[in-house]
Amino acid sequence: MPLKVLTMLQHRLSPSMGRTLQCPWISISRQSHAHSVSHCQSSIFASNVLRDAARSAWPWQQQRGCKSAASSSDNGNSVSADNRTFFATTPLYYVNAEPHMGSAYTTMAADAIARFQRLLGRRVTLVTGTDEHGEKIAEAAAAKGQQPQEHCDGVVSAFKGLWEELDIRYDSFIRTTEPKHEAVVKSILSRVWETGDIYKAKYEGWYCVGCEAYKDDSEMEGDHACPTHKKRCVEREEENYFFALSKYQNQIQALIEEEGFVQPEARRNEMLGWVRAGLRDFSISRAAVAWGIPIPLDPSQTVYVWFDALLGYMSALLPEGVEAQPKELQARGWPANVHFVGKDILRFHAVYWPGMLMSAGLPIPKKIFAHGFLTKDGMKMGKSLGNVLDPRSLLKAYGADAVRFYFLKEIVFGQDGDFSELRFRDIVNAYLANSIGNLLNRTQGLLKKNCSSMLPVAASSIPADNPLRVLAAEQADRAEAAYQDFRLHDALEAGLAISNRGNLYMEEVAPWTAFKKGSDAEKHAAAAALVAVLEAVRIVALIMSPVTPGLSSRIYAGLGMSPEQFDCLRWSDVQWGGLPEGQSMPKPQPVFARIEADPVTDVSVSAVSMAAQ
Ligand SMILES: Nc1ncnc2c1ncn2[C@@H]1O[C@H](COP(=O)(O)OP(=O)(O)OP(=O)(O)O)[C@@H](O)[C@H]1O
Repeated sequence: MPLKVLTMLQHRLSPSMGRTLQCPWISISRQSHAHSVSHCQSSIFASNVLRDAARSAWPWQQQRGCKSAASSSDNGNSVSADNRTFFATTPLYYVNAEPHMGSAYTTMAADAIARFQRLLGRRVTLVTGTDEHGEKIAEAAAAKGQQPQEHCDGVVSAFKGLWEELDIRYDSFIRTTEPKHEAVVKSILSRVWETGDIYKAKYEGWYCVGCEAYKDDSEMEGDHACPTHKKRCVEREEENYFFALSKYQNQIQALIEEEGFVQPEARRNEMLGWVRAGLRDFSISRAAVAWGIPIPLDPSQTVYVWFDALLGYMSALLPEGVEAQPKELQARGWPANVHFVGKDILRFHAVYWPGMLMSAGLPIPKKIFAHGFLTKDGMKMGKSLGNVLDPRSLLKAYGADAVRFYFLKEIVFGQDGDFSELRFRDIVNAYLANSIGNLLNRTQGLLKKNCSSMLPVAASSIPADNPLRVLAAEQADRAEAAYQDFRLHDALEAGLAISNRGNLYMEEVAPWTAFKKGSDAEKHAAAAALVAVLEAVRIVALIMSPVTPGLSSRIYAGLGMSPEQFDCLRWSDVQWGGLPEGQSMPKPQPVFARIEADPVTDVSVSAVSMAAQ
């Protein structure tokens, strides 16, 4: 989608352009909030600088009258689900163990996409949370000698702490042990019951506690082992309540045949194959599991964790005491624009979940996006297998921006990827420290030395055919389309293409030579080149901000912008022309420190390759 031309970003051409500035052709000192110009022969230039300084805020901020970020605080949760809203979810993670890099992966991706949608001006609701019932959790608690609730509370605080360290900006965190969730589960169960879609029957089969699901022969490896959890399934026979999923065969098949409901395409085909083979009813209660929500009409059984957990997306939206009625839900953004899940739980979301909603007479989510696995030695990293990468050690050593950037750039969202710390360090150094950080730092160094850290011209005055300006416009369009399609790596590559070109541009223009021995006109051109580079870096920072919010805000601060102004940005600010004439930069500070220290993980188990599936 082409970028809209925003008048708020259109600065008038600086009258100082085309004039000859003499040496010291700009000598500007900053006193508190006022700028003064001395030794500059142009009084027109001086008056422009003073006028810009008097405005004291960035032009687009003033026109917007923006006071705070468009985030959860102004979410309101009371708008209808239309194009102005965006409701996305991560899975509700099992609390059988503390979160690992795999749990963080989905959450980082969902957060980046939610941040992009906020930049578009949509009212975003990002839901995350924890799935706390079931046999698997009860077993994990017992292994620690704890009561299930005590165990859950401990693991939930680890999840919340990790999300904070990772800079995740969620709008609602739902725990399936919350009373409001239990009320929603009971109410939806009653609706489904009234539809006549629940019946009691005997079930015999192989059960994987790790997946909390019965497995067909085709879904197990030799000796009835679960391919994901590498553990033998247990043979079970129970009398359970069943949900009549097969009744919705045609509707569910038609839904998955619809282009775009399940993404990526390979996953959609997988689901289609599964559904076309014929849907079977599934059991929605457990007789032998005490740690769960009791079935209202038969408290001797508890609700199956998946029937329970999926409804968490609904209870996350509803305040305590508000009924799960279609009107109430829709008023709060229901249904979800997208559920982000790993491919391990796609079937529950793409098949079971729509069936449950159809039965309850509620709208179906618009999209299910299933990403691939972070693997270790080719196997899915998971809590049950314990072959996990601890995000905390990475965060401690490298910070949130580096971690977010690496995983979202290096692994195509939708495919599998192995982690290698060596590659992690190379990638982060090459792009964040060098391509972006160094470019900003050395440009600001030249600006400080030669222009007293003040922009001699507005970015908008850089000619339309300037190569950086041309590329920035192209890449901003590319990034927007990529974010819309959840191609996060592509959006980041668009930003990096600009910073890489910025480095090349600096070498081509070599402004340091003109500053040293050029004519006034050449010096002027050199100064304008610095402005072009700084403007390009500003655009890179905005493009990358959904993924690297900390780094981007440091870049904006380095360009003289406050955190509040950064929070107020909109995607339309990628338009060239944001940096005004006379903008004063603080003392140049490195925005990203090169990684030099020793590796912090066991690199010997990591491979560099990324296996697409
Ligand atoms: N290795 C992984 N790669 C990518 N995402 C993962 C990975 N492991 C977990 N996730 C994310 O967590 C979701 C599953 O949550 P869950 O709490 O079951 O985690 P888990 O570690 O896979 O647990 P377990 O190993 O016990 O099955 C996945 O659908 C995905 O969103």
